[in-house]
Amino acid sequence: MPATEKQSKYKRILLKLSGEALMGDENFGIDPKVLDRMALEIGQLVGIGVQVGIVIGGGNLFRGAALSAAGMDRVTGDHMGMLATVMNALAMRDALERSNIATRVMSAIPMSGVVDHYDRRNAMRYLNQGDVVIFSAGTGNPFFTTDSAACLRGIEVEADVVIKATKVDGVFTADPMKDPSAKRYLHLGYDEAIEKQLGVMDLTAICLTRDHDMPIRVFNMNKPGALANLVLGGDEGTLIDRCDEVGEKYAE
Ligand SMILES: Nc1ncnc2c1ncn2[C@@H]1O[C@H](COP(=O)(O)OP(=O)(O)OP(=O)(O)O)[C@@H](O)[C@H]1O
Ligand SMILES: O=c1ccn([C@@H]2O[C@H](COP(=O)(O)O)[C@@H](O)[C@H]2O)c(=O)[nH]1
Repeated sequence: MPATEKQSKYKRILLKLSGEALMGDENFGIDPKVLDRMALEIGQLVGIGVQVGIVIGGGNLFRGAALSAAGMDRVTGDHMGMLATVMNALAMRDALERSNIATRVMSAIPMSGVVDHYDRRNAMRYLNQGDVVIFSAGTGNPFFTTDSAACLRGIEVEADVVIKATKVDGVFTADPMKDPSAKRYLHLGYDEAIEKQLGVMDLTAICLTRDHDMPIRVFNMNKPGALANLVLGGDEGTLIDRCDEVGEKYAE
C-alpha cells in the first residue's frame, strides 16, 4: 500500500528516544548511522501525516547520578545531563533536516542563538503545521529524567500516546538484560507497573501518565519497521494504560 494510503492510529505522538541507543556499538557519543536510521523511521511517520514530538535522553554523554557517584555536585551533574540532551537534539535535527524533514528544537533551559526556548503554544503550532519538534534539556530541573520530561511534554502538547523507544522488546517481569527468563507483558496497568517497580521507566514518569490518563507504549527501536508498525496499530512491545485486565497478558 502506498504510504499516503496508510492510516495512523494516532494523530500526534511523543516519542522518547534513548540517549544510550545513539551510541550504537560504541561506549560514548553519537553514531551517525544510528541517527540516520532513526531519521528514516521518523520520516515514515511524518509521511503518513503523524505529528511527532521527540524527547531524547542524554545517557550516551552524561547522567547526573553517575557524575554524582564519581564525586561531582548532583545539581551540577544534572545540569550537564540536561545540556547533553541539547547536543543530542541538535544532532537529531541535523539528521532529520538532511532527510528533508522540517524540525524545530526547543530547550527547557534558555539558550538564545542556539535553540528556541520551550513555549507550549509555539510547540503546538509547529506540530500542527507538520514540523517535528524536539524538546530538549529535559524538564529544565535537576533530579528528573528525560522519561519524566517525555511524559510531561506529551501531556502538555496533548499527544495521543507517549512511545518509549528502547533497546529491549517492551516491559518485562524483570530486567531482561539481567534475567533471560523474564516474560514480556503485552499490556499492563499503571498501578501494576508502579507496584512491581518494573524498572523500564522511572516512577515519577509513570505516576504522571497515570494521573493524566496518558497511554505509554514501550518498544524496541533496534527492530526495523517496528515504530511505523505500532503507529499503524500493530501489536509491538508493551502498552501501559488504565488496564484492569485479568488472565493471560504475556507475549508467547
Ligand atoms: N522490567 C523491565 N522491563 C524492561 N526493561 C527493563 C526492566 N527493568 C529494567 N529495564 C531496563 O531498562 C532499560 C530501558 O532504559 P533505556 O536505556 O531505554 O532508557 P533510559 O535510561 O531512559 O535511556 P537514556 O537515559 O539512555 O536516554 C532497558 O534497557 C532494560 O535493560
Ligand atoms: O528533567 C531532567 C532531565 C534530565 N536530567 C539530567 O539529564 C540526564 C540525562 O537524562 P536521562 O533521562 O538519564 O537520559 C539525567 O541523568 C539527569 O542528570 C535532569 O536533571 N532533569
